[in-house]
Amino acid sequence: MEKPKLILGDYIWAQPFTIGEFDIPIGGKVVAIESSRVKIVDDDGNEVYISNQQVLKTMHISSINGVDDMINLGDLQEYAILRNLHKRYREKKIYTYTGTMLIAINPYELLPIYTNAIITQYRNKKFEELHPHIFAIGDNSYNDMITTKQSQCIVISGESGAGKTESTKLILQYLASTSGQHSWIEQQILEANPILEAFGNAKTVRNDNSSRFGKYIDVHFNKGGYIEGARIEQYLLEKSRVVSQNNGERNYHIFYSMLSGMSKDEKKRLDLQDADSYTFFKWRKNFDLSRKG
Ligand SMILES: Nc1ncnc2c1ncn2[C@@H]1O[C@H](COP(=O)(O)OP(=O)(O)OP(=O)(O)O)[C@@H](O)[C@H]1O
Repeated sequence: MEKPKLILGDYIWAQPFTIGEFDIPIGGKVVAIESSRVKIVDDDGNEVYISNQQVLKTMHISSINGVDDMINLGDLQEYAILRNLHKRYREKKIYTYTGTMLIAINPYELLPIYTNAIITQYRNKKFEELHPHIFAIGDNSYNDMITTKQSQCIVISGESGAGKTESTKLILQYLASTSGQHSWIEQQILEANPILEAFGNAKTVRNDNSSRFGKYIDVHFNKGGYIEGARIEQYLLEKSRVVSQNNGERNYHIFYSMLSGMSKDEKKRLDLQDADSYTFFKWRKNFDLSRKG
């Protein structure tokens, strides 16, 4: 490929300095040009020298500015996709579309984007009308169900700690709020979560509240579009955790909650001993009864 003629201020893609399995081309802005190399400011704000041989091509305007929907990226390579997600994440834009798919990046902080006002904002909107959001996925499914009278399915996937459980709760929150009639059923669906999590979630090295089971949630709506009920199916619970955990991990939350939350009398009635007598909690350093994580 012919090397581009660069001028100051251009954005370029350049070969990474090492060629390992996870090394990808880097993007940056040209701030100095010399005969055999150029200086760029990379996405982390570092100034680095790139040899002329490393320069791959100038960056497409869509990558420079970033896009809400990655279908619109001019450079449709893995590195452009990752840079777009990274750039948006830095701007606290954790959601990005790829067509009708939503990519969510775990912010590990509470962002002010899940309020009732924002739920209302996303109601009955097309994807392209507002910035990407998990509520748009809930809204789209709900509206498709109402208009086509067909069941809809939302698949949430990702590695441990990616944010699947939180995303599920947010979609349920949206559906509960959007289906109108605020009855006890919606409330019950939302409130079932802490109980399920007590029995099926535990601290792992990757996630303080890791779901150790798969979950299929069926939400039933009546003809008027109101929630009438729900069914939660669980599968593949990691049973071995009850008797042994890897270092730095814990047993299911329920054991800690019971031992720390029950009164002496209640524990006596259930024949429960003090925490120290249980070998199933053998890593004492993980056994902080007052904390969930
Ligand atoms: N949208 C979000 N906003 C703020 N924090 C989040 C968000 N999503 C996830 N988190 C944080 O990340 C943690 C891990 O997320 P979550 O439990 O949803 O991951 P997961 O994909 O379900 O993991 P696992 O497969 O281990 O169950 C949450 O406890 C929460 O602190």
